[in-house]
Amino acid sequence: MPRPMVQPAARPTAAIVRAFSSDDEYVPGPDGAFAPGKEAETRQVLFNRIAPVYDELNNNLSFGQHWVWKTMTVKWAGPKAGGRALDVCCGSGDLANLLAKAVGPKGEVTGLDFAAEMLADASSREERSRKQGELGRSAPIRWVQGDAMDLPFEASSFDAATMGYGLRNVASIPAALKELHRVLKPGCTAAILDFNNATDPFTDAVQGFFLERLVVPAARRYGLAEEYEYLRPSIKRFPTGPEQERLARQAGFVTARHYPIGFDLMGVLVATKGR
Ligand SMILES: C/C(=C\Cc1cc(O)c2ccccc2c1O)CCC[C@H](C)CCC[C@H](C)CCCC(C)C
Ligand SMILES: C[S@@+](CC[C@H](N)C(=O)[O-])C[C@H]1O[C@@H](n2cnc3c(N)ncnc32)[C@H](O)[C@@H]1O
Repeated sequence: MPRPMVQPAARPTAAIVRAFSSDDEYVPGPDGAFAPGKEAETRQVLFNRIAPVYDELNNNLSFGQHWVWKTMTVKWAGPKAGGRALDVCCGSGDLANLLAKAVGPKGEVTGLDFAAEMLADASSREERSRKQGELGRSAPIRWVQGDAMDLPFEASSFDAATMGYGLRNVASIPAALKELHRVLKPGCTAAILDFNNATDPFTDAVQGFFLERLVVPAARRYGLAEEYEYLRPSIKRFPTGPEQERLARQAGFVTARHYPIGFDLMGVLVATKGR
């Protein structure tokens, strides 16, 4: 039974809003095709390729710890019961599902991503979880294809926002931070989880060891070594915690704090929009 179509975003944008479910056709919105730039297209291909094994590798390679990091991120975003929450670069939907439980049945959650395969996976996972009663009394989630640098939502639309392992992957970090700031309601918070570009040599060495000796060899068994080899250089060119705080303030956030977590291997940037 196809799910209700998501209404096209009220704000005209190059990105289209598409309804996603495992059994619906992808129906383009009125704005024309979603056409990411060349670099973004390369990343889109990367994430469409890893989508089938993404969750399994995350669970196995982080020894389940990524759920701890994601739970902390959702708490820091400050979702309220009955509120409207957004998960940008939602991928297979982990953070969106945690937000759906946090805002409850009277709330609303939107998961946005530009990779169709990830969104289809997120939608079918949500349906399975609901059938198995794993989502309990949680908000409905709408899955939207769009660009984190050009969000198809009106300004001041959301009470809380998360972004998990997305900021490091977008083509323009300032553009994504500005969009997050724009769509948040005044006084509301975005919590942005990613790897930590650690300045401490020991932490950097541990992170490099895990990525090069554990993660890439494991990914190689799925023919995805190249996709996971991307991780280490992407982390090394990612802004450090203090640099992220500065970028968030430049994007308009009035407060921005970066909290290293997970033995300093990860970090969460918590940024709040002024009233
Ligand atoms: C959920 C995690 C990573 C998501 C992720 C982000 C990306 O940008 C990718 C790009 C390309 C391919 C894959 C990804 C991707 O999966 C974090 C957990 C999964 C990591 C793959 C494993 C990281 C291991 C830690 C460095 C060490 C963990 C030590 C443990 C806590 C003792
Ligand atoms: C590593 S995954 C993170 C998924 C999920 N948030 C999680 O925590 O597991 C990064 C996601 O960001 C998406 N992405 C990268 N650049 C994007 C952009 N400009 N707009 C929307 N999604 C983007 C990718 O398609 C991918 O699904």
